Amino acid sequence: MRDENCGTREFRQCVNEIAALMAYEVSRDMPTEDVQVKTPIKVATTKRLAGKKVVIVPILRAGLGMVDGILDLIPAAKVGHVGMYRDEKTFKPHEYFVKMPEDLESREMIVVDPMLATGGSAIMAVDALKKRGARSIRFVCLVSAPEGIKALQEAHPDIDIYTAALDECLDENGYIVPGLGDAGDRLFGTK
Ligand SMILES: O=c1ccn([C@@H]2O[C@H](COP(=O)(O)O)[C@@H](O)[C@H]2O)c(=O)[nH]1
Ligand SMILES: O=P(O)(O)OP(=O)(O)O
Ligand SMILES: [Mg+2]
Repeated sequence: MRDENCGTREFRQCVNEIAALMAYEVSRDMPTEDVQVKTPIKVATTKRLAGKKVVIVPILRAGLGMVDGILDLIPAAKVGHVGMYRDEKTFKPHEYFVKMPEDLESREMIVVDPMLATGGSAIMAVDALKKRGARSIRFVCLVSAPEGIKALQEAHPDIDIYTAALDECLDENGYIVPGLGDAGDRLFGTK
């Protein structure tokens, strides 16, 4: 998917597949409860996720590409949305949309965005969730820059960050090097 010749369809599929694989790791320590299930043989005691439904929160647009992959593992999850675009000159994020389910304080939140560059978008998204009461938040990305990891850890030390790849640095345009370009444009075939 880093290959500049990877087309929209294949790129989308890769984003979803990696997100699905990461969902196992991300949900590994989520609280579970015992549940009794009658098998054809006997009653078995097994586990299921405890508490209210998990919320997946894609940062628009690029985060949308990861939602179906995570829903493969947690199909009953709710989906909240945070709309954000990055100013091309300052790299500062601008929030344009937030829509969340209720009772965030008692839910596990999984914020997703394929790219963690300066960290500005992730920090602002987590700010928006905390402002609405969220207490247990994980951040999941595919490609990250050391600058973004550091900034997000400093701003929100309580958040666990999951990344599939840690790249070298940012370039003068705020893109991750070597990265994969603009994930939103590659997912949706824009630009
Ligand atoms: O190489 C990149 C870098 C960034 N993006 C997009 O920007 C935001 C994240 O940038 P921050 O500087 O961390 O706020 C992310 O939502 C991507 O959509 C990118 O696509 N490619
Ligand atoms: O962060 P941006 O500006 O790249 O937004 P989008 O994900 O809509 O491309
Ligand atoms: Mg973009």
